[in-house]
Amino acid sequence: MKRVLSFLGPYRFAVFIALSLTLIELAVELVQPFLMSRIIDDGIMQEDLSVVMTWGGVMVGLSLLAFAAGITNSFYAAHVSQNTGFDIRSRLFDKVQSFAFSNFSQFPTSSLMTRMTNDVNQIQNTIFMSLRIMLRAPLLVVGSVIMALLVNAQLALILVLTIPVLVVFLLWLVRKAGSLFKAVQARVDRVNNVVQENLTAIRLIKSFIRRHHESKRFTGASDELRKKTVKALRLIETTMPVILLVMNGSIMAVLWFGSIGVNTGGASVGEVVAIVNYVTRMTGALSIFSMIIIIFSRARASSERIADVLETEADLKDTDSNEPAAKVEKGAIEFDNVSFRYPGSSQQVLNNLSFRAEPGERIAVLGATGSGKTSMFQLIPRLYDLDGGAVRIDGHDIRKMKLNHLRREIGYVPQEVMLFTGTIEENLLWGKEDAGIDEITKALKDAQIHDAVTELPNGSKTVIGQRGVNLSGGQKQRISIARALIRQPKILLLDDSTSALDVKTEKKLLEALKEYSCTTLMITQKMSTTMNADQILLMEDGTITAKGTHDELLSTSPLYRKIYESQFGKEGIADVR
Ligand SMILES: Nc1ncnc2c1ncn2[C@@H]1O[C@H](COP(=O)(O)OP(=O)(O)OP(=O)(O)O)[C@@H](O)[C@H]1O
Repeated sequence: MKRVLSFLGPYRFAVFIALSLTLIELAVELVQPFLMSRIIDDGIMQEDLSVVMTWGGVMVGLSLLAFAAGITNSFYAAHVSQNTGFDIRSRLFDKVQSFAFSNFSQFPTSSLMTRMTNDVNQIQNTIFMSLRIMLRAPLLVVGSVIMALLVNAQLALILVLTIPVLVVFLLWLVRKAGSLFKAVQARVDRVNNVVQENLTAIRLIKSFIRRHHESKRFTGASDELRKKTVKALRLIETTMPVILLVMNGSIMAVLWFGSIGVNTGGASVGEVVAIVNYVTRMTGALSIFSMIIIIFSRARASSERIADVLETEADLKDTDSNEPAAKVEKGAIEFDNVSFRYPGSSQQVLNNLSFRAEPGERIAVLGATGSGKTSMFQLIPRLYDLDGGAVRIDGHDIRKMKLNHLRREIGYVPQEVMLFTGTIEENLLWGKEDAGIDEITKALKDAQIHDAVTELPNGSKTVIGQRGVNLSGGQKQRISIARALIRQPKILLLDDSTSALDVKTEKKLLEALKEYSCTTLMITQKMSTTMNADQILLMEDGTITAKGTHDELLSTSPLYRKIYESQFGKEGIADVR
């Protein structure tokens, strides 16, 4: 809670004003029963109308003051709660951006989404309520006891005895409800996870006719959430009856001892009415507690979940060194005895992998599924750190290069195309913010997608849906390539990015790439692509089993020859190049 409360720091002044206004409202509320006792004892009982008018006028004036204070307090409470929520969300977002991939296995996407939305909302509501009523309720209870003691100390003793019992009960409730609401938030995560997966894979679900199965999965998660929430609310619901029982018992006791007091001269009617009034107000304040406990318990659970994210250190650290020489200059890549396993996994994905790519060279990477091709690619922009060996670019170990310097010079086209909601142009600008229209057109042309884009209703201004739902697989791949090319990268990584292209289009694309003179690594399954590469790396089980040109591998690698024959037949094709 402390970590999250520290976000209130910049709004100290507004918090101070809001709380001061609460105190005004509270003071008015506390003084009303006292004024009423004066009206009864000095006005009504003495049949003095001027006293009734005077104190009545004061009561109306104070009510107007409390009204104005309440409105202004709401204004400040909204300002502080919304701004704090905004700050927490921004900080969470920045933190998540700094995470390494291993951090994401600690916090699943759906959980991060819940934390950034639902959990932050809980905190916002709690801050708003705190500034509006949360403080007022306990202060009203304490203030009522003090005022009651001032009005008639003997009768007020009844309250002095009952209040601590209720306070202990409420504190126990807060503790218990906290853990229950943490479980509720975890179930919200689960529901979000099912919804997220479902919406992402909606086409697959429809084509596999898995709607019923998915509905069951969602209902299961939603039912779990319902059960946990009901369990938490049931506990909270015990508050009201307990408070009402104890407080109504107190009123009975005040009336009982009050009537004895009035007969023996130990209390006046006005004093008894005033104390009953204070007890009624306290009952109201304590009833609000049941609501406050729900909000506060949820906020405690949410703030722990938010703090968990904020206090997590990113597993992959940028270098402290600011050595200007450690930059990508020409794009020579060297893998020196690289070993790698994914964080948290025992499986060695890459074993003693070594190769060199000279600046401007085109390297084709070929290998069975799961042989480690994508893993090897991900090490170049340092998306993961290695277990052994080194990856060097232009002779510099990438761990000694600033991540921004390194990644700025790399055009990465991942296997799974990811486009953002927005226009095609915006998707390209995502690759280079300040690119002009000429650069956009050139990138689209080189990626062999320009003609298709101009045929769209609004050309490059056509809005593409989430993840590019309104484009074909090949179109998405080419826009994704254009987004990498627009950066004019020194290193281009194409992870099976031409799989949906026909041989002719792919040939044109590879021709256009020559102009970029960047070092290009291409994962591919197509022989037509490998044939023209300067070097081919053949991967098996996380290691390079053969490397060389097409002709060299045809004569030295039985596996390469087998792949070749599987695509072109035993006789091969004389020249598809
Ligand atoms: N995030 C991950 N965490 C743990 N293991 C992983 C992760 N990603 C991949 N692996 C494992 O690493 C191995 C190599 O995977 P990789 O994706 O590099 O293979 P690939 O050669 O690119 O396969 P494909 O051609 O199917 O894309 C596989 O055994 C896979 O199970």
